[in-house]
Amino acid sequence: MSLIEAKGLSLSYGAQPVLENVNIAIEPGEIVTLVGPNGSGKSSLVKVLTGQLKPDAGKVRRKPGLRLGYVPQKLALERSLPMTVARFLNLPERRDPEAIRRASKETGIEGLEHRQVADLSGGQQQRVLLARALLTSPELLILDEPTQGLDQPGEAAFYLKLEHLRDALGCAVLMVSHDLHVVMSASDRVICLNHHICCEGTPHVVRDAPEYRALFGYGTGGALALYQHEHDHHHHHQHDHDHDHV
Ligand SMILES: Nc1ncnc2c1ncn2[C@@H]1O[C@H](COP(=O)(O)OP(=O)(O)OP(=O)(O)O)[C@@H](O)[C@H]1O
Repeated sequence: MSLIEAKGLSLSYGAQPVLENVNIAIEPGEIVTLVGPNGSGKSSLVKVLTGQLKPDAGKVRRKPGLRLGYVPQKLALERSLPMTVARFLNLPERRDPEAIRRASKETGIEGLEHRQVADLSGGQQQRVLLARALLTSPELLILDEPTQGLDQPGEAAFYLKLEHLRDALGCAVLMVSHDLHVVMSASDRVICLNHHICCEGTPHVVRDAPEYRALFGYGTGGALALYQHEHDHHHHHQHDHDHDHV
C-alpha cells in the first residue's frame, strides 16, 4: 500500500493555475525527488500532500495513521526570541529524552543542545530541523528544498545523510530540489514538475528526457546543460524562469 497517494490534483491561486491534474504516489522506503523550475508548483504540491493546503480538485489519500516528518524550506524563527536547540526539539510537544539523544546522534547535532538556534549556521539549522522531524519516527519524511543556502559540499553531505537515514530507519523520503545534478545519486525516482508532471523515472531517465531538457536547457551531451543550469542557479538566485510550457 502506498504511504501517500494523490490523484487529479489541481490548484490555483486566484486566476493563476499552479497544479494541473497531478498524480503522485510514494511507496515505503523509496527516495523520490521533485524537481522543476522556480514557481513550477513544487512547494505547493508538498503543502497539498502534507495537508497544509487544500487542492481545488483531486484527492489525497494517506495510509491510515501515517507518521509524517516534515522539514520546511527554512527555519521561521523570530530572531529576537531566545530559543535553545533543546527547547526547539521539544516543541510543539515534550519528547522522550532518549528519542532526542538518538535523533541528535543520527543528524550529528550532539553538543549543540544549549546553543541558540538563531546563532547556528545554515547547515546546523537544517540538521536541527531534520532531527526534529525524526522525533516522530516518520514512515515518510518530506523535505522542501532542505539544502537551500548550503554550499555544494554541505549539500552533498546532507543528501548522503538522508540516504543513510533511509537505510537505517526504513522511511520513505520525498524531497524538493532545484537541481537534479546534486540529487542524482541519492534518488530512486525523480519527478519533474512544471505545474503538471512532465516526466518521471529513474534519475538517468529523467536527465535524458526531452521534457526535462526543454525545461533545463539543451546542451551537447547533457553535461554542459546540467553545468549550465547549475551555473545559472548559483549566480541568479532571484531570476524568474520563463520557460515554454512543455
Ligand atoms: N500563497 C500564495 N498566494 C499566491 N500565489 C502563490 C502563493 N504561494 C505560491 N504562489 C505562486 O504559485 C506559484 C508556485 O509556487 P511554488 O512555491 O509552489 O513553486 P516552487 O516550484 O516551489 O518554486 P521555487 O522553486 O521558487 O521554490 C508561484 O508563481 C508563486 O508565486
